[in-house]
Amino acid sequence: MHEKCGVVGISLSDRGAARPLYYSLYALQHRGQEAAGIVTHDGFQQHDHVGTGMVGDVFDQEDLDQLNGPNGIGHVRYPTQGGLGACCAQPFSVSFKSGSLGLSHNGNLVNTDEVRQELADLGHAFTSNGDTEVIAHDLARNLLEEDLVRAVKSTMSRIHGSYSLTIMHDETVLGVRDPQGNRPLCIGELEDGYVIASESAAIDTLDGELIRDVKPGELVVLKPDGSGYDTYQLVERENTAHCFFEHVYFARPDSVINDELVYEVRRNLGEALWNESGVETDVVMPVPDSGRSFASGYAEAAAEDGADVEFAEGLMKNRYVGRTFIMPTQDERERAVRLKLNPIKSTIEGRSVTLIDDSIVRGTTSTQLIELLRDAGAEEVHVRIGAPPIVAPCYLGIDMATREELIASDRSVEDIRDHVGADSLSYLSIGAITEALGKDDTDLCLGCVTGKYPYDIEGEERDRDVTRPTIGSPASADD
Ligand SMILES: O=P(O)(O)OC[C@H]1O[C@H](OP(=O)(O)OP(=O)(O)O)[C@H](O)[C@@H]1O
Ligand SMILES: NC(=O)CC[C@H](N)C(=O)O
Repeated sequence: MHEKCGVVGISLSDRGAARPLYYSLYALQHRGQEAAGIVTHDGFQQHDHVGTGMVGDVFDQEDLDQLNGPNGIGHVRYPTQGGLGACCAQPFSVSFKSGSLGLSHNGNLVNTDEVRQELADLGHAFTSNGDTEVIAHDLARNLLEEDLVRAVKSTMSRIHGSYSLTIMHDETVLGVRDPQGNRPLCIGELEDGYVIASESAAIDTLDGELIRDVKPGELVVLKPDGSGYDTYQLVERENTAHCFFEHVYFARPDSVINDELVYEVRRNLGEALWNESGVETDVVMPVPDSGRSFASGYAEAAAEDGADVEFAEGLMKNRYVGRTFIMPTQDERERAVRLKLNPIKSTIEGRSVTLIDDSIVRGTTSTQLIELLRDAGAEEVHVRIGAPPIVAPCYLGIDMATREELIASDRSVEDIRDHVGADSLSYLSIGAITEALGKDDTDLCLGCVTGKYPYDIEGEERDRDVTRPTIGSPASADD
């Protein structure tokens, strides 16, 4: 499981925000399973409850009962900076002279150390080495001298990297998306209020209506009485850097991002995969869960072309096993794949199989599954992948940390085929991705498949003219 984080913020007219926040965190659970938390404000004071584990483990009835107030924010976390455990569970809270602040972050800053050092020199004390704490302290400092909108703008002019944030300042809930819109964030309307969330599936869960995506560089301020919201375009950039992997893997298929249903995007990618490298076998089967929409698009396109292929489920997933990706050792990761997926022999035995998945990262899943399918009697196993080879790390919030871990960083496709033991292996082209997303490559972050990034990252090449802010003294919001 590759994870990141999920954020949410809610303002309601006349009921507590805790339960709707709890439900929406459940809807975003796939984005982070390491920790969860909620912060609310009742008009007088802030209440918070954060802990490690899945949403269902972190909150009980009593916890939700004490989270009073119609305004609040929530978070599900997979750590990228600042360590594991309760220390760094979010929303991250700070109280300061002019009020209280809670902050939920999805993304990853690439200039954390510079900003932290400067704040430390100014007297701020930090409890972790994470990026979220740095954003919270910077904002709290700006709020001592500036109004809310200018304070957010000042912080945005100093931090560099990816961030979709929900923020609770006293009783006001805000949403902010980084100027290049790397991570998703959207606004929705409820019967009695408004919600800001990483994915629209969270809005659906609350019976709300998606209004639109928060624009890159935009600040959304919800009215604390749930009656509406104001928006401020704080930073404008010519190009965006949406993470293509959100559409390919992370987001739920039932979420809408950039006005497109993720399920349909994945089916289109499956169709493109058939057009680019289709192979006629007895059966086409997905690697569940994320391979499913690709496989259905692929099989439908194959059928339209008159290919005689059957679409079938050949691997059953044990829904109680997750997170193969963060098992500490390779041995444990391999065991977990076997625990997670079990073959249905009758659809496999004596047949040629095309196995469809969204991605190969370390290669653990494909290697294990091909062996499993051969043990179950598959005569041939062809692998088709709905993304290009992942050749470089993600610095913007995904747990694909080093080149050494990535099977494609120093191997050709033929070497990978040999390594995973497939009869044939093809990946989707970058062109098919940009086409399916309806974007130029200058509007996407393709860093993990090109090795060139739309952010200024130390030691890496850039794919555009972008520089990190020079940190020296707190910037002014006037510029
Ligand atoms: O090459 P690897 O390092 O093994 O990683 C790639 C695998 O990880 C993901 O699956 P995940 O375990 O998240 O299951 P899901 O598709 O059900 O989310 C992805 O869909 C691949 O199957
Ligand atoms: N996965 C994420 O989006 C992580 C958010 C933040 N960088 C943290 O480590 O907590």
